[in-house]
Amino acid sequence: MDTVQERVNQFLSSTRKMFINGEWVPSNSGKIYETINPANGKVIGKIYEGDKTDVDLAVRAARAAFKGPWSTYSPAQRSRLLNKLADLIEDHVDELTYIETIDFGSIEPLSRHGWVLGAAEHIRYYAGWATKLNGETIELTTGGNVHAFTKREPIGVCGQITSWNFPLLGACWKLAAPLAAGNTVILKPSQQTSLSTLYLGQLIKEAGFPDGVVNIVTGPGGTIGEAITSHPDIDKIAFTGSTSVGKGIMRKAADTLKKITLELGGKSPNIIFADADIEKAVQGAFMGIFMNQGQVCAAGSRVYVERSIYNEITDRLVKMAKNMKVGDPFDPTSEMGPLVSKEQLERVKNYIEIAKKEGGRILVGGQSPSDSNLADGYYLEPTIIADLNENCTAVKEEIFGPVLCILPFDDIDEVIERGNLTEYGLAAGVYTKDVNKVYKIVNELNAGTIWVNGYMNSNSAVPLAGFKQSGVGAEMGYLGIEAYTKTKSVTIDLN
Ligand SMILES: NC(=O)C1=CN([C@@H]2O[C@H](COP(=O)(O)OP(=O)(O)OC[C@H]3O[C@@H](n4cnc5c(N)ncnc54)[C@H](O)[C@@H]3O)[C@@H](O)[C@H]2O)C=CC1
Ligand code: BAL
Repeated sequence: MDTVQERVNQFLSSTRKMFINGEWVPSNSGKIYETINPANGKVIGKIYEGDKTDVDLAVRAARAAFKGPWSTYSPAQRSRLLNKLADLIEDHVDELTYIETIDFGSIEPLSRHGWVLGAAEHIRYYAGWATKLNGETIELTTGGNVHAFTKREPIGVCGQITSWNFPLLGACWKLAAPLAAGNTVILKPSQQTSLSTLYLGQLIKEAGFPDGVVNIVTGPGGTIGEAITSHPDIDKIAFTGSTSVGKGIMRKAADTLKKITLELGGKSPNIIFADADIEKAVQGAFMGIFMNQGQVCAAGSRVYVERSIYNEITDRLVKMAKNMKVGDPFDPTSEMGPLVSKEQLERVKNYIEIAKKEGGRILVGGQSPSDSNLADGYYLEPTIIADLNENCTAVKEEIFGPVLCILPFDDIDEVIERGNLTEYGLAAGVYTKDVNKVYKIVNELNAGTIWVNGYMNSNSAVPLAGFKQSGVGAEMGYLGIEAYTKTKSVTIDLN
């Protein structure tokens, strides 16, 4: 029997093709790109790089499937296929975990439980919704023998663009809801972490989805992403990534008035009051930023601590950061792996340098670990910076790395005002035992998600919808599937 590593090596031994109309095909141009293991900088696989012509083929296949076979599938059949896909993800948990860990760099337990099994769970959640999408009957104000009702219909062909931070779960966020609602999909993974999405393509085929229902086109955002965004026969775009690219997508999508959902950046405040359960608050503040190397849109990257406990909380967080084991993501003792790429490591280090110039005091971290075994990887020590304020770059901008800015505050109105001093509005956290403070924070903080006494407590059933420049529309929950439907009103005159 082959080992997991041997099975994955077999998968990586050939240049990975794109998945279009149920077939594995090379790109029209024949161009290829490489993907790198961020733990050691070595090439782990080669992938065909598509262009606009490949997107055209994928859109044609998706349109044909939407009009043809897929439209004949009942909600229950769609639900069964999604559950079958979730079963297959669970059956292949070892391979997918391995791929996610070598291609992206999350520590193995997080890849397994958070990203792979979480992806299966997410698909099952939306498999349940497939059979529960109803319209409504409407009583007319005019009365009479006229019957009016609405029905929910799928939107059509959806262009789904994902980011590199937890790529498999990200892909399943972009697949499950549209498929449950009866749409077809062109999926474009980030070129930095395409492998797990391509492996997922094999499982989609094995599950028995009709050809063309899911298509995977690989390559850079500048070509594939642009081609998807401007394609006249794509009806909806969903995107996860940087706010700047999200704005460009919104502008482009306007040309054909595509429906859009955007899940963008964040600079989320995590607020700890002196009356909090300190143990819980410290854990939440720590994992809120250092989980996944801080490469999470909702990371709690600004921790505000009430002044009377500021020194205590800071000392505890610094101690935990000093003790955190940064290392090979496959080493079971590692608590944090490498950043996704050299470019990302440099970008994050640049933010740290700017923070120093702007008066920030590095309490811990700020550099790559000294361990020579890690020298070829893109590692960074967990970093905590004090003495900054909301005018400083590191407190304002999304760093997307393991960098925490810690700031003291004196009262609730002040912390709400400072928490809201950001162009983002994705998430926020609050730790307190006082329900009045909870309500005030919930009402006055301008963020789409607020976690109380437990940061990053995410669930497929709860909508994630960024306020301000953190997004448009929602993913997850009922809103996440409603976004993939359109409402048709029907009025029948029975007189
Ligand atoms: N908030 C979030 O969830 C994320 C934020 N980011 C932020 O963005 C920074 C840059 O990371 P990138 O991977 O370069 O993010 P990005 O926003 O450039 O890329 C995200 C996805 O969009 C695609 N894309 C890029 N340009 C496009 C275009 N013009 N049209 C359509 N699609 C396009 C990419 O290929 C990728 O699949 C990170 O350092 C981080 O700060 C990145 C990923 C996720
Ligand atoms: N696989 C993540 C790093 C890269 O290929 O750019």
